[in-house]
Amino acid sequence: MAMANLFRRKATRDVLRYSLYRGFASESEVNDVVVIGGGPGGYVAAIKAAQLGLKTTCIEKRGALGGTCLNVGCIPSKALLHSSHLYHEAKTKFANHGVKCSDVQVDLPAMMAQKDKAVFNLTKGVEALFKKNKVNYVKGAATFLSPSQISVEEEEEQGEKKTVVGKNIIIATGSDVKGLPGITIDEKRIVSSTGALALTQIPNKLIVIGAGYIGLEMGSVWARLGSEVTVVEFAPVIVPTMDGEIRRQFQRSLEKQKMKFMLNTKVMGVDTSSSDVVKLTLEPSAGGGDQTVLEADVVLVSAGRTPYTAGLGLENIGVETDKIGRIPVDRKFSTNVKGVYAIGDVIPGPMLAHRAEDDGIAVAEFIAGKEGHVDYDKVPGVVYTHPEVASVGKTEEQVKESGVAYRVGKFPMMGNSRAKSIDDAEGLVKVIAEKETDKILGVHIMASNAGELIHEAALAISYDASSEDIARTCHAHPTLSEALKEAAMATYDKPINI
Ligand SMILES: Cc1cc2nc3c(=O)[nH]c(=O)nc-3n(C[C@H](O)[C@H](O)[C@H](O)COP(=O)(O)OP(=O)(O)OC[C@H]3O[C@@H](n4cnc5c(N)ncnc54)[C@H](O)[C@@H]3O)c2cc1C
Ligand SMILES: NC(=O)c1ccc[n+]([C@@H]2O[C@H](COP(=O)([O-])OP(=O)(O)OC[C@H]3O[C@@H](n4cnc5c(N)ncnc54)[C@H](O)[C@@H]3O)[C@@H](O)[C@H]2O)c1
Repeated sequence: MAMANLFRRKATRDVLRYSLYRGFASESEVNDVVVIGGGPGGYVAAIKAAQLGLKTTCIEKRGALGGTCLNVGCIPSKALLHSSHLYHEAKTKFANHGVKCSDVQVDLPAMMAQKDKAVFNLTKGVEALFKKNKVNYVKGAATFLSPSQISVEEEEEQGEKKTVVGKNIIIATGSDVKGLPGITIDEKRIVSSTGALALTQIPNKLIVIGAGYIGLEMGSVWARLGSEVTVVEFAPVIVPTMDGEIRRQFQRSLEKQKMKFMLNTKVMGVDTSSSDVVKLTLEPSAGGGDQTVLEADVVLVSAGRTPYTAGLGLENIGVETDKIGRIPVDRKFSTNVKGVYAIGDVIPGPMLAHRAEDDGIAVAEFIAGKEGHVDYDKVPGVVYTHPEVASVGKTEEQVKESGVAYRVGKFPMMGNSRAKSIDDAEGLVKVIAEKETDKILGVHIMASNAGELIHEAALAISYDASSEDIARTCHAHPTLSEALKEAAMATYDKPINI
C-alpha cells in the first residue's frame, strides 16, 4: 500500500512535470476524470462526472459511442427480436385475432436496416448527450503511459498519437467474445453474436453453442425467421443461473417454438472443409460416450464473454487482473493503483449494461467525494425471448442452500385477465420470501413483458419490502402487473383469481 502511494505521488509529480514542461498539457488541459471506453459504463460515468462539475474526457476507439451494448449487443439484438416476433405473430397468431394476412414474407435487408437505424440514432444520441454535458470526446485507442497519462492513437489523425492527462482515470473497456479452443470465428459461417446480428441470409440450419443469454435470444430470432435451431450446451441445464422451476418451463416453451436442445454436450471439433456445410463433432460433456456429427449452415459461438484489456498497457502501471482477466476493485471501484478505477464488464459482477451504467454513476460520485452505491445482489436480469424471463434476487435453489426458512407464492399468467384478453398467457410469477419476516428474497417471472414487470419487484427488494407490501399495493386492472400482486398474495396468504 505504502509502495502504491509512493508510486502514485511520484507518478503525479512526473505527469505534471512531464505534461506541463514537455508541452503535452497545460494546467488547464489536465482533466479531473478521463474515461477509457464509451459503453454503458463509460459514457454514463463521463456524463455523471461532468454533471458533478468535473472536467471530463472520454476516449473510445470503435468510432461510435455506446460500446458493445448499443453497437453489437443489447440494442441490435432487441431490434431483431422485436422484428422477428412481429413476423412470427403475423404468421401464427394474427388469424386468432381476426386479422387475416396472406403471403407474409421476411424482407431481411429491410429488417437489418431498421436495426441499423436504431443503432445509428442511439449512438448519435449519446454523442449529443456528450455535447450537452460538455464531455470531451476523443476518438482513438488508449494506452496507459503512467497512472495519469494516456497515449491515444487518434482514429482521424492516421496514427498520430496525443497524450490525455487526468487526475482520475476510469477503465470501462468492457468485454469481448470468449472463443472456444479449435474454433475459428470468421463471422460468416462460424459467427459470434456480432455475426449473428448481421447474417445476410436466413440459415436453413443453425447450431448455437451455449444456452445462455445470447444463445437463446439469437437462437429465437433465427428460429422465428425459419431456421432449424439446435442449441448445444455443456451444462445439464439451459441458463444455469436461472431459478430451476422457471428454467424448466422456459425450456419447454422454447421447445414448443421448435428449438432443439442437446444438454450435457461438448464440442470436440469443427470441420469447415466443405463449402456447403459446417460439421460439428459432439460428445457427452462427461467424455467417453458416442460422438455425434451435426451439420449446419451457420454455427453461433455464444459460450460467454471475457474482460477486454488488450492494448491498454495495464502492465505499464501495475494494475492487477485476476485469473480470468478481470480487474479487481474495492467498494469505490478503485483498482490497486491509486487514482485508477474500473467499472462494468471488465470487473467482476454480472455482465449487464444496466449494472455497468450504475457502476458508472457510483464511480463518478465517489471521485467527486460523494457516496455511490450499487448492490449486485439486486440487479435484475432479463432474457428477451417470448415469453421473456426476468428475475431479481435469489433463486429458490440459492435460498434453500442458504438455510433460511422461506415461503413461495406462485401465480400462473393463465389466471391473469389481461394476459387472457390478449391471448398471451404463457408463464408464471414466482415470489420467494423469508418465512419469519415475509421479506422478499427473490422474484422470477416468465411472461410477455416480464422485463418490464420485474422492476416493481426490484424496487420492493431494494427497499426490503415484504410480499404483503406488494399484495396490499393497489394495482390497476386489467394489467399483467396484477399477476405479481396475486403471486405476492399467494406468498403470505391466498390468491384470489386462481
Ligand atoms: C449480443 C449481446 C446482447 C446483449 N444484450 C444485453 C441486454 O439486453 N441487456 C443487458 O443488460 N446487457 C446485454 N448485453 C451485455 C452488455 O452489452 C454489456 O454488459 C455492456 O455493454 C457492458 O458495458 P461496458 O461499458 O462495461 O463495456 P462495453 O459496452 O463493452 O464498452 C466498452 C467500450 O470500450 C472500448 N474500448 C476498449 N478498449 C479501449 C481502449 N484501449 N481505448 C479506447 N476504447 C476502448 C470498446 O471499443 C467499447 O466500445 C449484451 C451483450 C451482447 C454481446
Ligand atoms: N438479455 C441480456 O441481458 C443479455 C443478452 C445477451 C448477453 N448478455 C450478457 O452477455 C454475456 C455473454 O452472454 P453468453 O450467452 O455468451 O454467455 P452466458 O454466460 O450467458 O452463457 C454461456 C453458456 O454457454 C455454456 N458453455 C460454456 N462453454 C461451453 C462449451 N464449450 N460448450 C457448450 N456450452 C458451453 C455455459 O454453460 C452457459 O450456459 C452474459 O454474461 C450476459 O450477461 C445479456
